[in-house]
Amino acid sequence: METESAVTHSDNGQTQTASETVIQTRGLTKSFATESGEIVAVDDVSFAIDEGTVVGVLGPNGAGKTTTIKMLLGLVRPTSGTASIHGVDVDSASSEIYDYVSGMLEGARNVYWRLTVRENLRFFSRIGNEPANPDRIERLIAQVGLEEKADEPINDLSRGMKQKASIACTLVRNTPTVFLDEPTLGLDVESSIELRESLKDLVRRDERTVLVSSHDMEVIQDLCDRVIIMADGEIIADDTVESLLQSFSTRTLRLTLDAAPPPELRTVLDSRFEVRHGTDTRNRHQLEVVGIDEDGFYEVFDLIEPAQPTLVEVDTLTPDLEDVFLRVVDEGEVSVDE
Ligand SMILES: Nc1ncnc2c1ncn2[C@@H]1O[C@H](COP(=O)(O)OP(=O)(O)OP(=O)(O)O)[C@@H](O)[C@H]1O
Repeated sequence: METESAVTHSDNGQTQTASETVIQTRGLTKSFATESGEIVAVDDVSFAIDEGTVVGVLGPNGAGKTTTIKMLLGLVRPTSGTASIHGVDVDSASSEIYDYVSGMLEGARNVYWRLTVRENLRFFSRIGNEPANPDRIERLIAQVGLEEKADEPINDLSRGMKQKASIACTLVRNTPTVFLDEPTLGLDVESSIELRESLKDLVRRDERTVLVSSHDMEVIQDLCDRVIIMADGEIIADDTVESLLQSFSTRTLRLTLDAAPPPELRTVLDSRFEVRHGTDTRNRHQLEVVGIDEDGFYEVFDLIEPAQPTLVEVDTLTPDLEDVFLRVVDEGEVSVDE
């Protein structure tokens, strides 16, 4: 099977295979003809995902996440562009890719609700070329914490348990590549945290290549090495979680003053910087200076120092992935590496 790989040479002259690309899209595009006209659900999307990485796809409703995953699974045909998995072109050989890939679509839609958890796992483990592995089935049931429910029909389980069963069914074949579309969809906070923990464990254990779409930032932040952010069918940011967070972390400075700044100072600050004004719980004035660099940092202090009131606290706000996501989507801000 042909796969793409980057070949590097080490100091001792030996050839080493670096990260191997297992998921690749090039100009992937999907339009739907609807009564209200043509919708471009996915617009010229290109990315490459290396073996063993866990990549999150984030985006607001209608961004094109599910359609992208469906094209990668061969369930929707692209209007143009290509998608390949382990070197196999998905559109021309969609059944062939199921040897390498398993997927969970939008919540727990893939499982059979009249069958029990164990029956579902047996069923899914027989898809593809590998025989069912009873030990693996029992281990997965334990890992998702469904031992006591293993012989109950899926229909009788809570929503969180259905999702867990669905994830176990997706992982039971031990395929090298896994797609998870909204694995925590509709769960309450507690079940979502629990499922996130199981997922982290399951995903990292076998070093699989995973593409996971979710509205749940914490799922993405916890699980993923890299994030692709989509909006209106296009990729608007593509970077590691770490550098996305880092690039925003020094940008907002919060200054707490013991009283409101005089109007002249406020005018200068507002004209030089993007400043949000507010008060804290003790009714002290707070300035949040957004998008500040090191020079700006000193300039703010120089402006405030000679003026009344006194600066009582300085914090650098550390954003989480949700803050990054909101800014990237709101402002169409592209990855800082670009
Ligand atoms: N079968 C279809 N026919 C017509 N339009 C469709 C179809 N499937 C998706 N769309 C449209 O394509 C766009 C992208 O939808 P998609 O489901 O891929 O987005 P998403 O990012 O997964 O959204 P969500 O987070 O709400 O699930 C939306 O405008 C959607 O209405």
